[in-house]
Amino acid sequence: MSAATASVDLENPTTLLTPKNIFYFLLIPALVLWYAYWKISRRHMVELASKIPGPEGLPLLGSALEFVGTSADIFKRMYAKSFEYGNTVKVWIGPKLLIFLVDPRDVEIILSSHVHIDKASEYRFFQPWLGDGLLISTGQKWRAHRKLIAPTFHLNVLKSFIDLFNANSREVVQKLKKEVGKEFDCHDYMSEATVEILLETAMGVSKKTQDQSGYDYAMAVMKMCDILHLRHTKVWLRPDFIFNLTNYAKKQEGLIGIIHSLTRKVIKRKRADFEKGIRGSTAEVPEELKTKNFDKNVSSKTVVEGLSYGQAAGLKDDLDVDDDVGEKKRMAFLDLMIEASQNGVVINDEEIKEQVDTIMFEGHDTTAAGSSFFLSMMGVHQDIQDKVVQEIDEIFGDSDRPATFADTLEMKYLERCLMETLRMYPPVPIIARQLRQDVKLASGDYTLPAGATIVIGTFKIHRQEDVYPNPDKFDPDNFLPERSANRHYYSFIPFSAGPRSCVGRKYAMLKLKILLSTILRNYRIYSTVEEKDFQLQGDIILKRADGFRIKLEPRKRVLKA
Ligand code: HEM
Repeated sequence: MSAATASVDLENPTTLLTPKNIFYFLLIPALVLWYAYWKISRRHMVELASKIPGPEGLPLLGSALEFVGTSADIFKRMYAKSFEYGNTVKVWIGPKLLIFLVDPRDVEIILSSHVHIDKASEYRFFQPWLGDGLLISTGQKWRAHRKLIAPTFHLNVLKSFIDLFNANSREVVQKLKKEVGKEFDCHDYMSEATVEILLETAMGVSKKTQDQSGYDYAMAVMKMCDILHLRHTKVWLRPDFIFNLTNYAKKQEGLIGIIHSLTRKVIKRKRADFEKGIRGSTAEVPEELKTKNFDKNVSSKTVVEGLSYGQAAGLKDDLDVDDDVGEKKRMAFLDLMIEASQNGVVINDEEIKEQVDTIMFEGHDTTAAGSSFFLSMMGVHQDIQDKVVQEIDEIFGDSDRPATFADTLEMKYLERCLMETLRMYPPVPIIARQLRQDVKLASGDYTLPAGATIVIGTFKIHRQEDVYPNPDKFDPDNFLPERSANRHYYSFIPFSAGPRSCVGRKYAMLKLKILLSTILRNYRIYSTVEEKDFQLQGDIILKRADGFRIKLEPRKRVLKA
């Protein structure tokens, strides 16, 4: 445009009213109005937040820069910072308000509530993978599906998995043979084993039909978690329109392809079995591993030394229904999903896929981390390993027989070690909820404002000095009945608690006891890394950034394949 034309345009006001100019004339007041509305709508939240201690951060950015670096760095920094303020800390990340809670009385208010059940918005990054499965869904859909799924992890169903837990644990022992004498990362083995066990138990399909896909699946899940973690910590990767332009989005698509191809295959196979009238798992167990040949004394006991499957016996949830009453026939997870979908009312095909993806993820990565930390702890604390081994030897003597349900109730010291592992290294180090209404805290004169994201810091709760004297010391005696008797129930929550507690809690505890005792019946574990040198990485799942490095030596003999 020439200078002459421009001056003519300015002299003629009607030429200013081009559609483009009108758009900008309207946009500016609209933005101003929107900003004013946004400020006013947040006034209540900002006001209540200002009364809660915590860093003020930079204008606009808040404390976003604290989340720069590797995940091991961020985890270390955040944990160190958590000591600078009290038990309730607010942090602004840009316009987002996070409030960290560690006082068990406050945690109880949130977790025991049937109202504060909405997951934080960060869980939406799971959506392309887990859809609207149990972990992230909310409201009526979550309630209906939870009611359907929780009974499929009832103790009566779990007892029917024991033979498969034994058979798979022995396979792990065989696979580990090739690592004897070398330092190696046990996490890959634990991860592959947990995927295979889930396929054969909750999904009821034989892994023999699954070729390489169990291992590929486990590796794809791990890489997916890395991408999701990046989106949690790198603010600029949060908006979908930016993320979708990056290479991570392409990588994510490929990984989800691998993951969904396994879940689709599993559902297809199960549906085919269902149509042929086949119910229950199709995985076979050799006769010598069938516990009915050994378990003469089938116990219905559920509480051992004040503990009930990973939590204080006093902390009841929907998994504890009818535990010790009768032997009502219940169905395993995928059998029940397929049956319930027959009329399409309770659950449809897409929803089954979302639930299968959810159970496969939640059931596998958490348990793989828990078992890998346990083995690391045994390697580091040789004296404690001696005691676990002594208990196991007292139970099994020289016999090769499989572990029965009754045996798992005798593994009291092993259970304490497992609980202590979950205390110091909770596989899910934080839980986050979105508040829809204000909540008054019990620990102090603070009110959590609606709109805030509440972060329950399990890792930090488990290391409170006033609850666990010497909290950084691995001490299984923390779970002696006399020590835990007076402890607040919500001061130990590796499986969360309340209506949205982990549905796989009992499954995980039973499986871990059989898997870990089988490994310890066969191998002595060593660690060349001291506990103080573990580099913790607090991703979605807590891991060791330095790898779960251990060394094995055969104990008396390695079991025959
Ligand atoms: C050591 C092993 C495990 C640990 C430490 C663990 C921990 C947890 C935690 C802390 C939550 C709450 C997460 C949140 O609110 O963000 C959770 C939820 C869940 N877990 Fe686990 N879990 C374990 C094993 C399992 C297993 C074996 C399964 C299934 C076979 C499972 C299935 C689920 C499901 C479906 C949910 C969502 C429940 C709901 O929101 O209603 N978990 N788990």
